[in-house]
Amino acid sequence: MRSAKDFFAPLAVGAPTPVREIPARPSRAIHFFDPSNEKMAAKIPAMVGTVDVLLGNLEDAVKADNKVAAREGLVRIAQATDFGPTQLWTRINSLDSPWVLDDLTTLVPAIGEKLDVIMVPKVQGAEDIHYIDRLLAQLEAKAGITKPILIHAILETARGVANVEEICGASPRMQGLSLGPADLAADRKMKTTRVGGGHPGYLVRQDPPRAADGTNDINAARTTYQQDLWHYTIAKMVDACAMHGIYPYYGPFGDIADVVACEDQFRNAFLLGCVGTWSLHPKQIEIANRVFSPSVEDIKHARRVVAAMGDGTGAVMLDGKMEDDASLKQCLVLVALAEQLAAIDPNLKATYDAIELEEGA
Ligand SMILES: CC(C)(COP(=O)(O)OP(=O)(O)OC[C@H]1O[C@@H](n2cnc3c(N)ncnc32)[C@H](O)[C@@H]1OP(=O)(O)O)[C@@H](O)C(=O)NCCC(=O)NCCSC(=O)C[C@H](O)C(=O)O
Ligand SMILES: [Mg+2]
Repeated sequence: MRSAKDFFAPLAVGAPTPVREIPARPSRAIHFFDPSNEKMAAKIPAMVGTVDVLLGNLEDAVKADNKVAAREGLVRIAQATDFGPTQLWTRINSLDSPWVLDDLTTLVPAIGEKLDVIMVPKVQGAEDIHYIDRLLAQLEAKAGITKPILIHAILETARGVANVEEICGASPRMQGLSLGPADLAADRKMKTTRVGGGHPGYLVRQDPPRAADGTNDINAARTTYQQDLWHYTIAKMVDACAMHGIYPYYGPFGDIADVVACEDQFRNAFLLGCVGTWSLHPKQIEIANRVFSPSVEDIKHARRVVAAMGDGTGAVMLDGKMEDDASLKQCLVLVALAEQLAAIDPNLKATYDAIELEEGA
């Protein structure tokens, strides 16, 4: 066991000092691209500034024959691109794969100063994070990297879900977690073949009406309500992240054509506490940016509550509803998020500023 006093000491001589707090950087969409796909890769420089995070994916969805080309492609893109306000992340191959060691030993020296976060797939427990933590420290020290690269774990095994709290607390580098619904479904032996989203078979049904003879008419038409297969895991992930001061994200929504259901899934995650999601196709970026930004109505209401609550204590009535210290805190979550997003998104800033003008008018 490490002493608490050692937790913020570098794990290699010459490695940068670990951060004490994970900065709250906007990351509404983590946009995946395959650096070995020339058409996709060519689009990346023009996407800078349109999305909060660009992620060069080296793991699943990259063909085995293209693993080296993807790694080298990411190095080329990162070296040639000024990312401005957009973060650069990568998803490395899984820790039991033949590629992961070369991923890390190539990327850190070549583009370590530009890489904000490394996403680690199929994390099972704290031991996986400890391995990456030490190796990153050694590579950072060797390469003279000045800012620690953060770690993001994907929750996509049953063991990972069971160990979610120890994963979040395993290293000061831990930036956040994403749900990996496809691998998780397979690992749990769930019977959905979809990449995220709901399932029409996972439902509850309205009670049966009474028949004339007083029995339940189970054959009558009854409304069914589709349920969210991922509610339990997302809620568990959000609690573990909040407890450790790191950030939870939804993951992939594979039905690219169904932008309506995609928006619903993203919004459920936003309401439950997630700060962002993955986008797999350019059309999902706009959805994520919109859904993971507080709406004008949310901000209008939040600012009214803040104003009405004065010194922040006691209870007041607003539009027939009670507001108090606790609901004020809920409103402050939205106001703080709006301020962070407005700082990097001029369109949102204009939208939120217009609310103030309207109120002042
Ligand atoms: C899903 C796709 C395979 C679809 O690609 P495609 O058929 O080419 O789509 P379109 O014809 O609609 O594309 C239009 C143009 O846009 C470009 N494009 C497509 N996707 C991207 C992208 N992600 N970034 C940048 N540009 C993109 C196309 O090249 C077209 O260009 P042009 O012809 O010049 O107009 C594809 O979108 C894709 O591969 N997406 C990424 C998939 C991915 O990363 N999957 C892994 C993450 S999900 C996962 O791993 C599961 C998870 O771990 C779990 O366990 O749950
Ligand atoms: Mg996966």
